[in-house]
Amino acid sequence: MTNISCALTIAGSDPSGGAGIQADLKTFQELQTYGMSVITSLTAQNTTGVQGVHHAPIDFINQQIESITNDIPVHAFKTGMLASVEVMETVAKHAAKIDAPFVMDPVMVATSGDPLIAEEAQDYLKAHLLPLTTVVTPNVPEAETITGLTIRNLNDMENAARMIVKKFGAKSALVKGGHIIDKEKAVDVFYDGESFHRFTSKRIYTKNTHGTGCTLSAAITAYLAKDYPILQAIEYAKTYITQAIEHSLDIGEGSGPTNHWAPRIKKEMEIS
Ligand SMILES: Nc1ncnc2c1ncn2[C@@H]1O[C@H](COP(=O)(O)OP(=O)(O)OP(=O)(O)O)[C@@H](O)[C@H]1O
Ligand SMILES: Cc1ncc(CO)c(N)n1
Repeated sequence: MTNISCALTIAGSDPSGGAGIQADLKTFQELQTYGMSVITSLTAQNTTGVQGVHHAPIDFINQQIESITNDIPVHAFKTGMLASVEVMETVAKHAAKIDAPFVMDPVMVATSGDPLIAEEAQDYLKAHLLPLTTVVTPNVPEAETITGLTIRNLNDMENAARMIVKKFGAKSALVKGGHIIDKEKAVDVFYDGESFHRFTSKRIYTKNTHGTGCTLSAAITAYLAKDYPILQAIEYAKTYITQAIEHSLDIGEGSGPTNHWAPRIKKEMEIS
């Protein structure tokens, strides 16, 4: 057997290529992991919003996961858009059996503000999925929905991260600060049940942030698949997303996508 690292995403498709499965596979590829994908929902969306959604039948989601796990090792996996309680039940059943780090991006609304999961699914996510996760990566509105707290600053983010671990049973939480308006910095807060860490980057002024959350969680998954410890995986993933936003692409009328080749080109330039 080769010692390639295999990473799996279980998420929705974004045909415009900026978020969802497409962002995850681009990230896995750039970070030299073997990327696999189970598609839970097809969306019709672009940089301006979500125009339509079509869900895969539950049995078929189950079959896709079985096809992969019966044949290929999974060294780390992530979830994105899980639109209903039924999809979550299927994922929870498999997640409990896969012996690998589980990164959950608790996708609830698109960057454009369009809802991506049923409201009752939020309760299921809290009760049954969070306890299975190695790390959960909510943005501020998602962390507010999960905890019921109002989040305005870094202290509030720490309280939310603590509650997600202590009350809801996630092994660790990374509350992302992309939505907290700080003129200079984009700070994400991490808590693992023992201590807090802050991951800080410069803030980039751009409207092109479609798929940033998907990309960050896919990069964390790739580094975990490669066996990096969690803090290192997040630090490297944060560098990746920052460069991908810094060179994001002005494609489409709305919020354009991140640039997945920018981090590699920067690295190549540093080496040469
Ligand atoms: N303008 C920015 N400049 C620098 N970093 C940013 C910016 N916006 C977001 N980030 C970073 O990008 C990562 C993703 O965070 P964000 O809060 O945007 O996720 P999200 O809302 O889940 O994304 P999505 O738009 O895909 O739903 C985090 O590390 C965050 O700090
Ligand atoms: C399919 C999909 N997953 C996640 C997001 C969140 O950015 C999105 N816009 N679309």
